Amino acid sequence: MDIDSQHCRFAERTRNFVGWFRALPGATFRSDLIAVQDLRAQEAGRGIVALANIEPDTVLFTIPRNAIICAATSQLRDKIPQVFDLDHDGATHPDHGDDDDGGGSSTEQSSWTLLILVMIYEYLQVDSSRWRPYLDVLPTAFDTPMFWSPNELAELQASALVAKVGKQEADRMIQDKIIPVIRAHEHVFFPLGSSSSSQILDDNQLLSLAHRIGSTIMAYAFDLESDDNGNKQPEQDEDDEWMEDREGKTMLGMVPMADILNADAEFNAHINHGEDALTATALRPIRAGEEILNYYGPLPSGELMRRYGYVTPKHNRYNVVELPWELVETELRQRAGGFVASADWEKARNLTQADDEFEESFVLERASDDPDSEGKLLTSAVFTGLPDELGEQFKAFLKAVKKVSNADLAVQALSDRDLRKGLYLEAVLGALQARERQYATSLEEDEQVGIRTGQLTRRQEMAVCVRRGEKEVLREAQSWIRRHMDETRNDLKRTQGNDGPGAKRQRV
Ligand SMILES: C[S@@+](CC[C@H](N)C(=O)[O-])C[C@H]1O[C@@H](n2cnc3c(N)ncnc32)[C@H](O)[C@@H]1O
Repeated sequence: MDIDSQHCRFAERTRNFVGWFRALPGATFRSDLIAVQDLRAQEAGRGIVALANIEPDTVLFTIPRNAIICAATSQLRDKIPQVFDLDHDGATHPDHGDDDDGGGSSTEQSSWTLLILVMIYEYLQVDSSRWRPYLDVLPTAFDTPMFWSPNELAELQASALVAKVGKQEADRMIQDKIIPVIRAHEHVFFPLGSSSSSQILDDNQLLSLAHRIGSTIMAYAFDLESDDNGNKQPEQDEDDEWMEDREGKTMLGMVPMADILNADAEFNAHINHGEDALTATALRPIRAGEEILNYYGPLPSGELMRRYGYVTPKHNRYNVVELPWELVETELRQRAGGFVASADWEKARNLTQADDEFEESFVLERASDDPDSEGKLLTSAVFTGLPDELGEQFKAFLKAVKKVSNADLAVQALSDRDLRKGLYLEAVLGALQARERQYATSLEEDEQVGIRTGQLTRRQEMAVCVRRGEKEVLREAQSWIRRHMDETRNDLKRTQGNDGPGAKRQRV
């Protein structure tokens, strides 16, 4: 298809979708104030843009709850009720969602897998699905790392994101929970008479369809808890798998029109979850021509890219980097090596790792205020310190070293707070430098690469943005430590000026 006909088709699908939406009983859409527009030139797909100045609190559109695609509204539930019987009261209704199967057995469904089944079912009904015009505007291709080639993933270098892509977990979930249900009910999913019946998909086709639908749900679905705060805001510190909060406590649904809104870390609209309908309202005055933006939460660039397949400069403030404990331990060992035998070091390590609180790695991040009630960010994000848990684990490790070897350094560091702090800061500083060296390019090289030079693909640009963001946090943490060390030294000098030199402190 040439570019012009692609463009026409895109516009036609948008028109059909908006027309279909506006005709839904109970739906409203302020077409005098807003329009769905083609934002592909900004690599943002469709979005909603203000046509006129909008007053705060204006209701921009309303989505009746029965227009949402979820387990409660799709006919699939009536056709295979046994699959939807989750043994919890109301577990499959978005209004009373409490769907906590905790991962469950390999075939047990959750709200996440049920929505995948529902969406596959609706997709395969083609023209008989009442959501057809909406399904037609959902994406068929994604820029989330799940779909990247090994070479593209390699651009992320040493980012912890690489281990979180979760392709294999997603494959397993689809093979365990999705394909068997479809195979057992082929007459339902591929009904006679529909155009899909002539073509019963094989397992590979179903796998790729389920990936596509799963990724759509990841980037588009809303959490439908009826507490007026249910806008999809996955918990940040949940497990890192693809399925994370999908196994959680709330009901998911696809909300036509609400999910045409793009989002940023500063935003101007909010989706309110009412009893019978969801409404999009303006949080502040919006000028004609401005895009209406929702909020996905304080996500670092890496997470934004993993879940939604895009990055924005405003999300950089939430960037994080993971510091593996192993690097801190290695640095400590270099400083204490002479004092502790290898076997004792191993014993101390085993002792520390046996602790329930033991962490393999620590997340470094800046302190940042939340957006205000108008969706604006008023202060800068600043690196203000290392995670407390890292300091606690450092102390626990020294205690373990003392216990197994009674090494001088550990004994002294545990009894002298200044010495311990100096040792800690030095070890973490060394570990941060070592962490930076794990990336194939330096921060300065990444800055030279530049974003939007036209030489990189979009995925490469996003990868550079993510790895560069992590290196920036590493640098800020190092600067913070150096400043902290200087301050400690100055404090010591002042104390020594008053009290004379302190033998213990000179060692730091
Ligand atoms: C809920 S949908 C929003 C509608 C979407 N643009 C569309 O065309 O269907 C979320 C997806 O929109 C895109 N998106 C959202 N906010 C964006 C932004 N600020 N910049 C670029 N893309 C964005 C991402 O691809 C994301 O996965």
